[in-house]
Amino acid sequence: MEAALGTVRKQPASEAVGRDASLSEGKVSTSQHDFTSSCSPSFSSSLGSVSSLLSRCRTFKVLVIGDSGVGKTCLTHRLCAGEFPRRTEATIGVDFRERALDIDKEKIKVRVGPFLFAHHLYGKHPCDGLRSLPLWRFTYAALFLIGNKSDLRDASRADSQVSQELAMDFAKAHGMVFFETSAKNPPRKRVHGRRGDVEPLQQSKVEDIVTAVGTTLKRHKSPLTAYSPTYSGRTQQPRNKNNVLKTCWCV
Ligand SMILES: Nc1nc2c(ncn2[C@@H]2O[C@H](COP(=O)(O)OP(=O)(O)OP(=O)(O)O)[C@@H](O)[C@H]2O)c(=O)[nH]1
Repeated sequence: MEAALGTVRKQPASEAVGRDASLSEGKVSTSQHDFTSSCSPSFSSSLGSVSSLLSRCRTFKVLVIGDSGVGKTCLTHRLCAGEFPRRTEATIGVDFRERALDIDKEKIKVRVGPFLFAHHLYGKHPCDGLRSLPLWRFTYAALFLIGNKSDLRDASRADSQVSQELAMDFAKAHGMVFFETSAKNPPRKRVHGRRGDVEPLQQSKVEDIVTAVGTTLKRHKSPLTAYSPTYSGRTQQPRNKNNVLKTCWCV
């Protein structure tokens, strides 16, 4: 279920494709009420409140930040529900989804939402999207850089794409953990480039990203906010009729 926090929600996708077989419905919490009630045993009221304190799940907010069209909403769907939405609409405000995780025997909840960069931050070159990301790092504690749309990677268009090398350097410089994946067609297992490739192509399963985010968050004693910025390797090109970006690779 989506929880909109004082914002206009996107219309939920009517259909979804490519659902992760590994993600059971039960892993996605349907609402805070459902989730906490399943955690709290029914003791007497005083014992019950102590018990519910002990068993209360910590909830962490994860903001997925990036330029318009980089795939924040699709990535959020994929991370939380294991599916790629067939139809999305432009993000207005923040549209949260929840997912329950079991990390080293502790249950935590991550509340993930796409968040749009302000338009005036956009530039014309794909790398401009990267330049605006550091503005956010002062507000949040755990940082992940996710290169999305790896399925559109095209060696013949290298000049309009953000190279993995650049992305990794950027992530390192700003203390971020870097992943590359595709919300639409994520690799089933971690993919390594062949020896002799121009760049060391590596793609991660979405579940690896979820686990890494959950593990990082769990280490923190008190809830904090993490964000997973996406960055755009696309040029300012119009979408085609099917609302799919034609030529760009977006990471
Ligand atoms: N090929 C491919 N297309 C993708 C992928 N992720 C998203 N898309 C497409 O990219 C377009 C934009 O996706 P959204 O998730 O709506 O992007 P957004 O960043 O939320 O966009 P705004 O709401 O405008 O901020 C849609 O047409 C998606 O189908 C991906 O991994 N691969």
